[in-house]
Amino acid sequence: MPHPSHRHELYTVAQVRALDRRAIEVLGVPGFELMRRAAWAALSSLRRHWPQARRIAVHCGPGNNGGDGFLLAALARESGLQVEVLALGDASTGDAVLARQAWKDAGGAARLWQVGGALPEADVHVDALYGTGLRRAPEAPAAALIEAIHASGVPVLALDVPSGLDADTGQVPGAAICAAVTVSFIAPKRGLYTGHAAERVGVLELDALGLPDTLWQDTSPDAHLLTAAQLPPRPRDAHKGTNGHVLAVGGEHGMAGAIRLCGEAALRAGAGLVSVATRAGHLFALNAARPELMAHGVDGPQALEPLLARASVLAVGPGLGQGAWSHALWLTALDSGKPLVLDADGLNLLSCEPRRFTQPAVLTPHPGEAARLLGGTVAEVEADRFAAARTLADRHRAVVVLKGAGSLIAAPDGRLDVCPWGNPGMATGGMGDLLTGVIAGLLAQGCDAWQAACLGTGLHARAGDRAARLGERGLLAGDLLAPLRALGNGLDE
Ligand SMILES: NC(=O)C1=CN([C@@H]2O[C@H](COP(=O)(O)OP(=O)(O)OC[C@H]3O[C@@H](n4cnc5c(N)ncnc54)[C@H](O)[C@@H]3O)[C@@H](O)[C@H]2O)[C@@H](O)CC1
Ligand SMILES: [K+]
Repeated sequence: MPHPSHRHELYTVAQVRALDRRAIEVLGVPGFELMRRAAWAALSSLRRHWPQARRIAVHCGPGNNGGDGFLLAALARESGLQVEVLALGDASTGDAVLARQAWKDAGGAARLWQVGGALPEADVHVDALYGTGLRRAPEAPAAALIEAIHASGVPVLALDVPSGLDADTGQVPGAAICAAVTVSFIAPKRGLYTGHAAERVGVLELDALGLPDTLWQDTSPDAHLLTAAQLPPRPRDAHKGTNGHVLAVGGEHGMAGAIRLCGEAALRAGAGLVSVATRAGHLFALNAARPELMAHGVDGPQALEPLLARASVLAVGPGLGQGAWSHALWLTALDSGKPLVLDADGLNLLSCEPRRFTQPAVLTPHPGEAARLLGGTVAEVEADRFAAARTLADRHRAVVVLKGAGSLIAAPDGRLDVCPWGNPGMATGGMGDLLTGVIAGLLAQGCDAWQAACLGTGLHARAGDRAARLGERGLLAGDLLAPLRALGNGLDE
């Protein structure tokens, strides 16, 4: 098990590799001993998840990840399992050579993988092809093996990292293993929690290989997993004036839904009052649907000014559009100096007129909006979500929530949290409008920008997970409103 105090700390691949070296050089634990511990941890995970398994196939790459595989094969065979090993070329490191020899000494044979060859019959495939040493797409023979494993339909236990997944960024530059279970060693690598990791990692187990706490003492984690957080309980003598006043600005012609969802979410997150500034044509529908929202038709900045004066926090962008009306409201809202959350067209307008915020600000881009803000492509954003989120936070002096599986929350000072919750049912219209409203509602109740962005992202994802119990595929943004209310003061563990 990982040491409890390090459970929520995430590291870059370079940091984990430095920790490996430190364990060997400073603590004096030989690399081969670490490999043996890794193999034990993997075997115990295999036994726990597949107690009925009788035959396993272990796929070993050329490096130390393959070494873990050879040692696991030897241990598994000793414990009575039928084991076949498929090797991808020769062992390339000293410890991997020793591990391969240990497997041979145990009477095992290693068949060399030939493209087009048959896979061994197995109840479980063990993926020991590549770990943290992979920095590019697997080459053709490895890619063919990964595809064959995938096509077999047999569940996969991945050692350390599903092969082909970049453990630093969560990206898959080419073929990649889809594991049912991944058992990862020494310290949590940040790329196992964001981007394409969700599709590849399966159940993630961590094992610190029995290394002591002193190993981590000089390494500050690159990021953290979002943890449970609570708002302070609401005082019994609270009145609506003590819980802030959100003004949601948006809803160009034909886009009333976005601003309504945003406003409702701010109410469900506990804002005392929520006003909406939108096109006059939407007022009837908004009032009928949600009378608690104070909807105002505004035809330009002058009509917005008095609403801005009464608001404590702004949510700018849902359904805002990018025309003259939209731009005039956007500019007036930003120049008011009020704390704000900026989303959707609010971000698209920002990409045309970049600024550094002087008021507390939260930006909530999806990768497309982040790419426009950075002047690059979605692929560039996704290639390193951590760097993209940090660059935006620094450039705009704002807290940035980079949405997508494993949403990242980055602060201008470099802090970065990763949201481990949420589900693919949430990849649907209106979810972003809801997130904007929740974060604005929390800002209105006194959270600072970082707290509001972290707690809001967590609440939104957890509400999505609760709502998905009734069905993931057909999940609607509006379905999250009731669970948001039920989550109340925050996230329990
Ligand atoms: N002493 C240590 O450092 C420990 C390492 N451990 C294991 O060792 C792994 C890291 O081992 P390595 O640094 O040897 O790296 P890997 O075993 O992850 O892979 C490196 C090998 O793969 C080749 N390679 C990389 N990318 C390729 C590509 N795209 N196509 C084809 N070949 C490619 C490299 O040339 C090298 O031979 C960890 O993930 C972990 O599983 C564990 O045994 C625990 C201790
Ligand atoms: K692997």
